Amino acid sequence: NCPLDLSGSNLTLLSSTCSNKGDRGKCCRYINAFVAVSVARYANMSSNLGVPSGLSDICLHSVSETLELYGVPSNATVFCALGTKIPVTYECMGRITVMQMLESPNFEDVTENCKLPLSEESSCRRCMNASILYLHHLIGAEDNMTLSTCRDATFAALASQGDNVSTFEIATCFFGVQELNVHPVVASDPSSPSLTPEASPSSLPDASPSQLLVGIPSEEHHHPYHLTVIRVGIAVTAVSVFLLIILIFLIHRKSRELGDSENLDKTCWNVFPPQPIQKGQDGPSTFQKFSYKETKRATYNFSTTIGQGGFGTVYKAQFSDGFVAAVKRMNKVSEQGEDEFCREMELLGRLHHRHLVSLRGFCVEKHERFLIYEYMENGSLKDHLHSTGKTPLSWLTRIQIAIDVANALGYQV
Ligand SMILES: Nc1ncnc2c1ncn2[C@@H]1O[C@H](COP(=O)(O)OP(=O)(O)OP(=O)(O)O)[C@@H](O)[C@H]1O
Repeated sequence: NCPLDLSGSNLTLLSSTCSNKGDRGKCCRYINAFVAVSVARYANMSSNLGVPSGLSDICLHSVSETLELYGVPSNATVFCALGTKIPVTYECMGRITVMQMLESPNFEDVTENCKLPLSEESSCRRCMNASILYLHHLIGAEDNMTLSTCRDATFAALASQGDNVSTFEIATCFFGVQELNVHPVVASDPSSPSLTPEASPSSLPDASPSQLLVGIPSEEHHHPYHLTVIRVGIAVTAVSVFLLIILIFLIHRKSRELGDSENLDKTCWNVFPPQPIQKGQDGPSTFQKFSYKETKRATYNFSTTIGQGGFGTVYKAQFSDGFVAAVKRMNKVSEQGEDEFCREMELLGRLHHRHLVSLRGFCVEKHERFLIYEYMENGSLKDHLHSTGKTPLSWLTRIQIAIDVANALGYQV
């Protein structure tokens, strides 16, 4: 197992930083800092400036696997050259132990100038200046790679002398990155979560040693990124199911309405074919189906009441083609009423006589039924016979009306 310990490192921040392609330099600084912190922890226990060469590949694999688990894109570790530019062992000019670094010339200047706290910009700058000077004396005109490895070795040697909190603080200054640790741990507090290298593994019985060391989250401790993905997934599914239910409901309702209308059409057309019937009587007698929309518009939203009969209210209607009609809105019909409606159409639709009001069509909307008649401008006979405001009909006219009514009654299709 790799002994490097990434626990407590703010890998969520690393993940979001590395997901931003414009922040690649910062992403690499963070990866470098986290690896350096884990090397410093290991140095604290082993006094070595990195893992033994036999473990180097295993550790690089473990570290990149852990980073990936936390959502760090795999190409970030490749881009930052984890393993070459960011090694897990800091051999600085032949020095492989903490002691060798501490005993190197002028290191005491680094120790002296890098005393905590380093959170202030001025104190961090003082520490960095001392470190640069020290490295300058130590490696002279060596290449950047050596400079970088020795800088990391200086950090590991320095940080290995303190506890977990100071390690993060020194790393913040050395690598110029903020908020490296997730849960600041007070090393002296025995009740705090056991994430420090000094903590006994037995205090975390549920976590496997490899999970602790390379920071792999245990099953109980889900990463916030994954939790967010799960929550978003649940929300999207819930909304989709909800919309689907509404859609099914609307489709069902519409098809029921269409079914109602179609059934009626079928029933009624069985007894009354949808062809205009010409009987040689005066006036056009085209029978048709009117839409609810045009009927509603023609009656000004059913505001033109002209009478009330036993089967419903009658409205005057003016259709867009100029046709003036009397629209009878049937009282809410039962199934039996449906037959009634069809029979009325069958009967009146077939009768075409100059002394009979002709039925010109019908309209069906959900459970509403309308019969549309030719409009009789002079009102009902009843009004002419009984209304006090009208001029009384002459006896000749009355006899003629009686004859006409008798003719109409005697008329057969
Ligand atoms: N084609 C029409 N043209 C003009 N007014 C009409 C027309 N049909 C009906 N009306 C008016 O609407 C009123 C109600 O007519 P409706 O046919 O519903 O009932 P009714 O003939 O009086 O009685 P019943 O319901 O028993 O048939 C009539 O009295 C009349 O004033």
